[in-house]
Amino acid sequence: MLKVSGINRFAHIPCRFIGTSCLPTIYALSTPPGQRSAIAVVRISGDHSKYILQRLTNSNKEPTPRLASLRKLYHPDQKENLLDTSLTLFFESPRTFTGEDILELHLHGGKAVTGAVLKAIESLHDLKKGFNIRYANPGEFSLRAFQNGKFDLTEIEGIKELIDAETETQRKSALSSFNGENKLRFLQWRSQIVDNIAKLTAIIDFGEDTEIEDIENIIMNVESHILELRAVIQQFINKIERSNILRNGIRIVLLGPPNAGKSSLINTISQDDISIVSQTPGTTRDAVETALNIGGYKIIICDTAGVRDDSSDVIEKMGIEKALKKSESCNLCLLLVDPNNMPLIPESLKQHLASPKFQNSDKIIVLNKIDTISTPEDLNHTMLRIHQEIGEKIPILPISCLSGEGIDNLTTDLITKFQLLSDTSDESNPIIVSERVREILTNDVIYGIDEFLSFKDDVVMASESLQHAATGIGKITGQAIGIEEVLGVVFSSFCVGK
Ligand SMILES: Nc1nc2c(ncn2[C@@H]2O[C@H](COP(=O)(O)OP(=O)(O)OP(=O)(O)O)[C@@H](O)[C@H]2O)c(=O)[nH]1
Repeated sequence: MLKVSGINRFAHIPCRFIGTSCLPTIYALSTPPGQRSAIAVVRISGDHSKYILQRLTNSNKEPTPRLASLRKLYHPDQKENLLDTSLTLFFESPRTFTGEDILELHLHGGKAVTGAVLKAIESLHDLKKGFNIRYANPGEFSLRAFQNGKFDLTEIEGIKELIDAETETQRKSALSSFNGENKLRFLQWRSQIVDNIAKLTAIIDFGEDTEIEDIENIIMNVESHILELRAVIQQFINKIERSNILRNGIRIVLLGPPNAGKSSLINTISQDDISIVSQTPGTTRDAVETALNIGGYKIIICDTAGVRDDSSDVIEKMGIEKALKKSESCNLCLLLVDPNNMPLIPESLKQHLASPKFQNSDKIIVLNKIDTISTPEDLNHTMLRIHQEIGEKIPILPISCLSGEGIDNLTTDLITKFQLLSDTSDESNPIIVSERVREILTNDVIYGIDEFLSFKDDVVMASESLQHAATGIGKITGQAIGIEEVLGVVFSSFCVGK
């Protein structure tokens, strides 16, 4: 028979639901500061939001929640001092972003208007009268939302990713965190681990009354569940690592002899004059990085010094060395070839292509200036010569930066490559999570599971290792886990008292 002292031992009270009503009312300019703009939004959250509205509008009228209203705003102590005419929106707690009363003031943009309104709100701070009002700290609105149980940490981090998203793929992946897809996933994993801890706890507490064979079966069963879960979590971590490329940008290096058209290619792809194009060979002498958006992917493209064998210029030589080095650590190298050169590829570049350091890089040969090739036969012949010179079959894409021929094909091929590199070619969205989450998954969750697998003959240690993994997931979402919860699961899902 299970002996526990009082059912409320199992009550699970998430520690974050402590409420924020005792905290100061906070306010902040939620649109970029110091800029001229059509509108600027000041957001206020806390118990005194309604008071602030009433004081600024010089009226005791109760605001209708969620109804936009055009109001004149005055300085609270200088009734004639009109500050602005503003759209005001009041949201009543708890159905708000922070869970507190929220007031939004949609002001006319510009330093003077926002400055005057912020000063007026500041003047309402009066501790003696019980009005604790202050400017918000960075992220404090989201912190309040978390403290009031509106979002878990993964959703909060999703909001940050969403705001930081620069491209379409980053936006989509941030949305999957923000929408709670990751939260659901983590909660499922955690509950699976807790279920299995519960089974082990039952053996620890009631093993003496249980047949050895039954105990062995339970342990085997737990082990097989945890092994399956480990594979799923590892797959998720692998996907995060591939998706990380979306946040940091896919690194492309352009390599090739001087005058092959590297700078022209950047300008053609970006449809902008980013790089200097000139007939003078050796115009680009250093590695120059530019961020681009190609097909919704963030790309960091690096224009490099043209590689030639006979350079005697020290600076140029340094530039060439840097170019070759850069190409070793990129995600994709585009090797530009000018069909009018003889040989097509300089000796030093051929050696670089064959070097072991460069073997793992993804490469495409871009045969530029095909407008200078007269017939399809000559084009085929040039492509054959390239493969003969380098001795391996790297894919070749013929283009002309001048006429635009082949650029669409190149772009399509690049996007397919980006999908593969970032693992976004399947139906599921990429996964962008914070570094914090990635670290906890590896250092706590996978670590705890591996410890469990190594201790499986020692039920107590095995159970503690799983507890470590579950606590790790609790850290990710911001939820605490206690032994009460484990006992709660034992109590509710096991008929231990037989
Ligand atoms: N006919 C033709 N000329 C091109 C094409 N692309 C580039 N050029 C010309 O080739 C010359 C060199 O182009 P760049 O883009 O500066 O070449 P680069 O590889 O960046 O040169 P470096 O900076 O010297 O390494 C310029 O005069 C371009 O106008 C093309 O597709 N066809």
